[in-house]
Amino acid sequence: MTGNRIVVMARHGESEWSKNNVFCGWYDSLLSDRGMVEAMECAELLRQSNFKFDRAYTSLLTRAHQTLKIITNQIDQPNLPVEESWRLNERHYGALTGFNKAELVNKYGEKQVHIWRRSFDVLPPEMESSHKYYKAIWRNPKIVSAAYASNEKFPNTESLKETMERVIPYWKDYIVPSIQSGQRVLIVAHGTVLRSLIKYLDGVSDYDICSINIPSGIPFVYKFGDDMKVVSSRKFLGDRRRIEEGIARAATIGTH
Ligand SMILES: O=C(O)[C@@H](CO)OP(=O)(O)O
Repeated sequence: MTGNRIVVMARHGESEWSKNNVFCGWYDSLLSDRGMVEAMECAELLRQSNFKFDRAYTSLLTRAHQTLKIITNQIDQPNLPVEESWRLNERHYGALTGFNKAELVNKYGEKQVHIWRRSFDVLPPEMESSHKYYKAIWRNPKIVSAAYASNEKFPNTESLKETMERVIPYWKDYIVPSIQSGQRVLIVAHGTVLRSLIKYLDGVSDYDICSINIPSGIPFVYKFGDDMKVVSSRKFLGDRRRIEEGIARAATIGTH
């Protein structure tokens, strides 16, 4: 039988820093009040469609955990096994972390800020150790222990390209075996992580990926055949108007 392997993905709800229009990346911002509501709405869509899971995958960042917790409570699976990895963290936004997006548009122009946000391979400047948020990131115990446990050098900036280079091996080595063993998988992650998976799974070009934006808190579904070929791609759940508004919101830079 083919087409019976279902994976649900969702971006976390709005964070405090997204609400304030600030580049967030690896900074561990919490969900805003609106983000909590978005996570509830995400959970409700899954509950209405009777989704149940065997395993969830997420990042080390609290905004993703908060979203996942709200979902698992709402679908009556509070003890769902959860795997977390730094490889599912949001892209590291380098020296842009903590800066207001509208202010950077005023300083560098909309085109440059769009390139930093959505291009495939243009890196933001690196975050130096003197950066205001360097210590805050490196004081996150989860990031510190993941760095100790890994032999790799952790990034100080990433574009979508570098993010894909850590996300896709994790997909292949950890998530695919779980799907192939028959587990129903939920992934709660971040905009650039989900764009990485979409680019890889749907074969999106380096150019076309620049215009793909992921709404917060709206689940979407992939179906795979037994050979892990995509049978049905990126089907968002819920109301069409809300989905379109969410995508437009993820694309736009706020004005404040
Ligand atoms: O700041 C960030 O980490 C991301 C997601 O909130 O922002 P953007 O949508 O601009 O990539």
